[in-house]
Amino acid sequence: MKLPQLTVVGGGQMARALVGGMIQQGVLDASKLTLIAPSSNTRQWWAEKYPDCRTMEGSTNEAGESAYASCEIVLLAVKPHIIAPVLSDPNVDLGGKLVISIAAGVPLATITAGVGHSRVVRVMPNTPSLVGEGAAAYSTAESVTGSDIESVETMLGSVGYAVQVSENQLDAVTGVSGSGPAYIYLVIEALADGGVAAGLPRKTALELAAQTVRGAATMVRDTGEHPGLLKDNVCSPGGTTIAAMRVLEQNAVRGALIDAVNASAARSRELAK
Ligand SMILES: NC(=O)C1=CN([C@@H]2O[C@H](COP(=O)(O)OP(=O)(O)OC[C@H]3O[C@@H](n4cnc5c(N)ncnc54)[C@H](OP(=O)(O)O)[C@@H]3O)[C@@H](O)[C@H]2O)C=CC1
Ligand SMILES: O=C(O)[C@@H]1CCC=N1
Repeated sequence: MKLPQLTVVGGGQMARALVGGMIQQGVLDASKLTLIAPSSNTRQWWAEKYPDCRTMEGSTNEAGESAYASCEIVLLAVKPHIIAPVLSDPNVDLGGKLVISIAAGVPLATITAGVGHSRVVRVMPNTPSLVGEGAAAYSTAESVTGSDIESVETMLGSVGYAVQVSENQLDAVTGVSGSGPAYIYLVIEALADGGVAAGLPRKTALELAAQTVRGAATMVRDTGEHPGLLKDNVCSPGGTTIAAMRVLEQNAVRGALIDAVNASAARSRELAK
């Protein structure tokens, strides 16, 4: 399935990953994309990367054309506090459009009130969408149709894993997979630092660390085994890994990750206020 005309509000990190991923995966033609961003630097980035797309500074251009007139789907990819100002712009009429928001913490009720209808989907994606390895969850408001869900599944499914959840689970999703890539980048960087400390060249250490994280993730997904069992299989009796595991447990790495997920989820709940 190819996506219809899409207008994206905001052209930052997450739009680049999600929309860029969809174009790369072939479900969206750049010629069907209108991208709104206030700064000329951002518009220039999109125009250079995807010459067929249309970029606009705001909801209308100098010729009086609306960014929304010909689109069927609108993706809101601005920071949470920019959602309200965007939706209260008198030039923004989203009647008859499927509206998708990726703003952390912003409830469906806020968006449906702002757009004036409830054909609205709230999504929590993540940046590995850019390379087709995203993890996203979404929740729908009342007027979303089966064919709208197909469009959302096409968008998110083309760039990775997608699952429908109830809205009250989206803060937890933010804690695990929305913010999650940042925790794992930190882990990869730290593993590489450890490799350098133990005598490896930086490039070799980084490649080994990144591939190890990818391999471990693929083992969990492809074997279906419990991660605890997969961990036990690496720990030879009296060996190297169990010596390392003891250090990780003494430093409460498990508790730190649990607290990190909860801190992100709590912040997402705060953003709703
Ligand atoms: N980054 C991530 O990993 C994830 C982010 N999200 C969510 O995605 C959303 C965007 O985050 P992110 O991409 O990181 O943020 P960025 O700051 O990178 O991008 C925000 C974009 O919004 C644009 N913008 C600001 N004001 C307006 C406006 N009035 N009208 C149109 N566009 C505007 C900015 O334009 P300009 O560049 O011209 O200033 C910028 O391109 C957030 O709500 C966040 O919660 C969700 C999941 C993961
Ligand atoms: O840090 C943030 O607020 C956004 C939402 C999830 C990931 N990045």
